[in-house]
Amino acid sequence: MGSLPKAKQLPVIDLCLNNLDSSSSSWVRKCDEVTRALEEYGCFIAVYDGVSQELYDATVVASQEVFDLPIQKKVLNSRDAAGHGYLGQLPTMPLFERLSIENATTPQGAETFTKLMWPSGNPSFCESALAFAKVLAELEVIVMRMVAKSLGIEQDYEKLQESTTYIFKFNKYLSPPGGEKTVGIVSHTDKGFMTIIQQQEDGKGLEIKTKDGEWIEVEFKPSSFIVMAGDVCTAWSNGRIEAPSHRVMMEGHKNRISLVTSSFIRDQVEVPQGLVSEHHPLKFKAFDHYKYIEYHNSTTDANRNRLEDAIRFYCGI
Ligand SMILES: O=C(O)CCC(=O)C(=O)O
Ligand SMILES: [Fe+2]
Repeated sequence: MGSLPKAKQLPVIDLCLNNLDSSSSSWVRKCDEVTRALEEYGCFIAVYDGVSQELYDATVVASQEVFDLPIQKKVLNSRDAAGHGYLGQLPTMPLFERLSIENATTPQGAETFTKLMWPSGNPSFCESALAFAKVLAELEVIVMRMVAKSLGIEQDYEKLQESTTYIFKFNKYLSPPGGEKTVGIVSHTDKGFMTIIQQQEDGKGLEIKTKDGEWIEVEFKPSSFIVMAGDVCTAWSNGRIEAPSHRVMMEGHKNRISLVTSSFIRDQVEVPQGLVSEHHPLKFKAFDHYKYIEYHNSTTDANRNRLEDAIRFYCGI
């Protein structure tokens, strides 16, 4: 009896801090491996040890606390500059709920959100959300420095990094009625620069579409992180790194919580000169990230087709 072809797996790359010696002879190879994974899949699984057990435990408590808040409080998490805020009870995604913290890697960002939800204070929530968002943001910087090294655009990335701000999202997906496979979050590409995803328990849920149109289920542990390109990375990399379509499919009888950072660029986004040549002509005009978000959010039924490849519609050449 023939067996089904084995589904593809996302590349898994060890980025544990002890193995990240940029003076080692294998460093360039490691940078190339990260870059190739992003070029091929738009994402990969990073094994990373930047989160201590204590911080992990604290974020489990923090996410329980935030999702246990009454709905009247949650809705105070209004839309921020990048269009994020409370989401829940959506007819198209009834299992899904999200709260998000703007400027999440700064004490002010974490404090503003905490005060809004708990006017009399919740220091442990504030501390753990801030610390966790910082670790995820650090992982993004490690990865993008490796990509920049591999592509020879280190200075360009440092400049971009200086104008980066992070959003930290708490995503919750209820188990579906009857445990039947049901959509948790519909297929999309992220509108940020990069996204880092952690899930609180081992298991599946996240699915990624490969370049040949095949959906692959991603199974990963809380000690691993999905590093994923968003639309803005597609443009910045002059199309070398494509933001992958992804979705969450829920099955079985357990809820799922994911903690996610997304980065946003405050200054103009411009393709580095080093990525433009005769063989790689410029594919994207310089643009403003927040105007791109506005453009994306102003979709109506009449112009819905542009969402298919919004970044190329917006600033493609
Ligand atoms: O929960 C996940 O694994 C994915 C979440 C996601 O796609 C998002 O927040 O944009
Ligand atoms: Fe996403």
